Amino acid sequence: MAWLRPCWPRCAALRWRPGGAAWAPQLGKAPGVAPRGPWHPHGGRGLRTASPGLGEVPLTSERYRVRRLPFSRLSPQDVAFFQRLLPGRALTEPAALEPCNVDWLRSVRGSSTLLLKPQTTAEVSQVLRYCSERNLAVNPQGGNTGLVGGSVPVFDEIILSTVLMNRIISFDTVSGILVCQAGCILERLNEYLEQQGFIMPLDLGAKGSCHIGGNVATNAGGLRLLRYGSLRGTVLGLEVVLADGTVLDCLASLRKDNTGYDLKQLFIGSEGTLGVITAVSILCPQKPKAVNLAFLGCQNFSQVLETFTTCRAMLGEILSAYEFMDEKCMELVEKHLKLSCPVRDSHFYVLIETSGSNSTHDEEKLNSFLEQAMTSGLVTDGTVATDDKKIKMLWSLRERITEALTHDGCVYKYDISLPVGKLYDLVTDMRARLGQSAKNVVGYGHLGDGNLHLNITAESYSHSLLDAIEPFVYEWTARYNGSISAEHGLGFKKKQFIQYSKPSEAIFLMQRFKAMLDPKGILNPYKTLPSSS
Ligand SMILES: O=C(O)CC[C@@H](O)C(=O)O
Ligand SMILES: [Zn+2]
Repeated sequence: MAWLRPCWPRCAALRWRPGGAAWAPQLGKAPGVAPRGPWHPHGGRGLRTASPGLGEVPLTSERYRVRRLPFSRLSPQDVAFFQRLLPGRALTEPAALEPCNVDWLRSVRGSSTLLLKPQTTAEVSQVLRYCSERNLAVNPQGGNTGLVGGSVPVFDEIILSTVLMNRIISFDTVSGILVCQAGCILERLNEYLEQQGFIMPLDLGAKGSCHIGGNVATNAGGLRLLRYGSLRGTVLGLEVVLADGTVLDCLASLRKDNTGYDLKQLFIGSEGTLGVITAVSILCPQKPKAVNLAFLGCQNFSQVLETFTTCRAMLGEILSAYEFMDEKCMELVEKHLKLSCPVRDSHFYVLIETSGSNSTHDEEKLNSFLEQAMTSGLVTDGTVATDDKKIKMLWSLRERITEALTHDGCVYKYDISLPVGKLYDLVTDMRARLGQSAKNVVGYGHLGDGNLHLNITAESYSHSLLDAIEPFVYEWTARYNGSISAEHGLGFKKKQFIQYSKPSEAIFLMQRFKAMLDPKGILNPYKTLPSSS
């Protein structure tokens, strides 16, 4: 603890009790989600291997009444081909397939009967060439931590997992450029880089399970975007296998390259619908020598905003995260995960992280900001941490909200970009609109990025509740020129709402790109782009 005003509770007062959340299967119907098992110990979404009660998640095709597109059905000859190509890595056992057919939220379920685990780009290419010739649909899958149903099959698509493509290809300590295969787990990459004095430019709750290829395919945002920008800036190159098996080697490791169209941008955020990312070249920042965390309480949202503008002005280049959560989020984290908050009686909480190279300088800056925030009454209570363990504890209050929500009942999730001043009005309006028909309406998110996570819980799924939320939430967002998916993508669940954020000309052009790159539509069908009928 570096900075401590006498009136502030010490961070040491924070009592850490491991979540120990027991598995509690409860069926949530579309599009809400059922509570599920424990997260990664550091707040990441953990990959479950043998989840109990998987059969209880209804098939997506039945729940959403989807029509299967006319792809070929997998034949014994097809399976034999893949088993020859990938000996011991073309799996048909239900136990191997079950966790890959269901999403982390246990809200969508496919019925794939084949799981492929290639190790090389050449193998991915052979798989796709064969699938293209046979007209077999393919569902590329990374860590399966997505929140919009994009990472699991809808019907019987072959699951093409990057789990064994986890090799670091190179790291240049001068440029800070990392080149690795798509299946490397984000947290493992970060650990590897930390040993060399660097970090990954992105960090998210699912870090313990998510794959870098999946992060790029979904253009994941996360907690460090405010400081290091989006993957559209930090990814320098990609190797992608196209639907027909062509290997597109755009794995450049150059900061500057203005030779023609920047094709990698097409694949960033395309959610596996245009090609399968097999390797990534990414620019990694220096590991900060000093990290501080302030966890503060504000009484209203205007103070949350003013605290942001004040800290941005006073902390400048060392500000690395500005997250907010409302008191309802805190209640749920305390109730369901037994975490305890060191800051009391506030309507809003903000988490401010600084990352810099000189601890004395950074602490001085943070202290004068905190003094200003306290004396001007912007902030009423707070605590500061500088050591790793306490920083992790404070981060878990924010990072584990998603997990806490899954224990609260059926969850309706919305991931919205808005002009920052309007961010919380949507939560207030939604709360007033839903009244007693919702159990909890909570708002939290990456305030510094203008990104709200609006989550609504109810005891059980109800059509009338859904009708009260949608399309209201999308119309509200469109009215303020926001985006209906800030960072989670469209996947299966949000694809029909793309028109609230994109004009018809843009959607038409996207459909033309899709038709050009994947004429048979075999790559991650039923996702991202709206179905025509
Ligand atoms: O569950 C959510 O709504 C948000 C998940 C994630 O993007 C986060 O920022 O914690
Ligand atoms: Zn988020």
